[in-house]
Amino acid sequence: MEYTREQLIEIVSGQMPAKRWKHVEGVMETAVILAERFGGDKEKADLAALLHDLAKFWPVERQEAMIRDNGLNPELLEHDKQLMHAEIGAFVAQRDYGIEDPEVLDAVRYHTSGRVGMTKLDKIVCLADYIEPGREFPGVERIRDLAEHSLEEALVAGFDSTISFLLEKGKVIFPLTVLSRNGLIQEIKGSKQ
Ligand SMILES: Nc1ncnc2c1ncn2[C@@H]1O[C@H](COP(=O)(O)OP(=O)(O)O)[C@@H](O)[C@H]1O
Repeated sequence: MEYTREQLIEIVSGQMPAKRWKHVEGVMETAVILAERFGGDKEKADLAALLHDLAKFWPVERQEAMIRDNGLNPELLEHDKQLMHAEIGAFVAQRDYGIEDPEVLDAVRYHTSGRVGMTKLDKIVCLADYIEPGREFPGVERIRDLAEHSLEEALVAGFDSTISFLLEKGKVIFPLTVLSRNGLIQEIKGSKQ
């Protein structure tokens, strides 16, 4: 089943409170700006941003069942519950909404954790999620400033803020985020040599 963008907006916005939908709109807008700025695909950025939080407000039990019943990454069951919605979003977008583009699906799948070897689209969606206009957290202005000239530097600052927050709270850090951050730092070093 193929859906139009308007239909997808209706489907996705219907699965979350109005405040979170406003966040999604902010991520869509920001992802398109970043795609323009850094030579990414604007249409894919818009679509991945539209879909990225589709499962965010599903009850945790539903998310856990979705992971178990469909053979999705079982590691997610052992980590912060907030990580599951990204993988589920990609799965549902493909199975139920007919999204086949692997780049879009991966950008949804890795928007919270990041991954090693992030694509430009992965970076755009992940960064847009950190800096959309509705976001307010300590350090967001610095990330916005860095995003004026470097996707990678801004994203490292974003991951650093998440990692610092988790350290401060004594929480477990999903290891892929540390690997993503390290990978981006290597990438930045490589580009400066
Ligand atoms: N790498 C990670 N390891 C562990 N928990 C994480 C990680 N990334 C995000 N989280 C948890 O998920 C929460 C929300 O992350 P995020 O997807 O950015 O959600 P939101 O869009 O609601 O801010 C964080 O506050 C944190 O508790």
